[in-house]
Amino acid sequence: MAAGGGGGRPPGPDPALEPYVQTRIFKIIVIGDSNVGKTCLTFRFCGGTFPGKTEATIGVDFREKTVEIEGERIKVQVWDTAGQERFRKSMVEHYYRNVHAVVFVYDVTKMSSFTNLKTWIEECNGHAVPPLVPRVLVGNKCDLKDLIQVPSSLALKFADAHNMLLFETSAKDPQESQNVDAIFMCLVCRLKAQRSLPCRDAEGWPAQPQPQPRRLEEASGKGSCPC
Ligand SMILES: Nc1nc2c(ncn2[C@@H]2O[C@H](COP(=O)(O)OP(=O)(O)OP(=O)(O)O)[C@@H](O)[C@H]2O)c(=O)[nH]1
Ligand SMILES: [Mg+2]
Repeated sequence: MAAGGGGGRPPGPDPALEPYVQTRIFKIIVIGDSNVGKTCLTFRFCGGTFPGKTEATIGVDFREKTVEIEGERIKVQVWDTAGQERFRKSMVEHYYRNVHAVVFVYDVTKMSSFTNLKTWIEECNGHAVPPLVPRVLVGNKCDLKDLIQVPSSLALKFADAHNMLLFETSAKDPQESQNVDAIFMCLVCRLKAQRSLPCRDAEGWPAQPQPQPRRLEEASGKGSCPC
């Protein structure tokens, strides 16, 4: 028989007396053409590895990672969406509902995935995503150096025109993993800053000017908030 008996609560502080700390959840959706590497990027961020084999995403896959920024634990809920129209059409409304940030992905070795970005942006705009919802642009598969079709200068111009940060990276190359983390951490930092402000607009978002686009090289700070 266990010493102490009487119900068996383990020794230590009474949970009822501990301060209740709510973990905030930020929903980030990842969209773009099929095969650009959305699943691999989200896998790299949430799981720290490159998946050996992937299949086309059907509907949506959820991945989560809890991060700590300035002493606050935040749950990042990543929605890895399907690029193929037939696998996504019934889900589109769900993707955009209450979204906190959007990651647009193209494949640097496939020009059509870059030119199609305007369709993805139109879809996003068509779902009334508030302008203060931060958006970033990600060129993936930079490890395939000899096959690059989308020059950085072109991507940067596009990102600037749409008020987005640009990240060029590779889900596959382990040396790029910090850069993949920076994509999501940058968004989380921005959301944390926006959402801790006391003055909010009608949709619950702080009445602040749009964040200014930053250059690629600014976003790759080591060990600190990429913003
Ligand atoms: N070389 C290289 N290949 C990659 C990289 N990221 C993804 N891939 C490959 O690209 C293919 C497609 O990757 P996925 O992550 O499944 O693509 P997706 O965008 O999720 O595709 P859908 O689910 O159909 O929308 C796979 O064969 C991956 O191994 C990368 O950074 N470099
Ligand atoms: Mg996928």
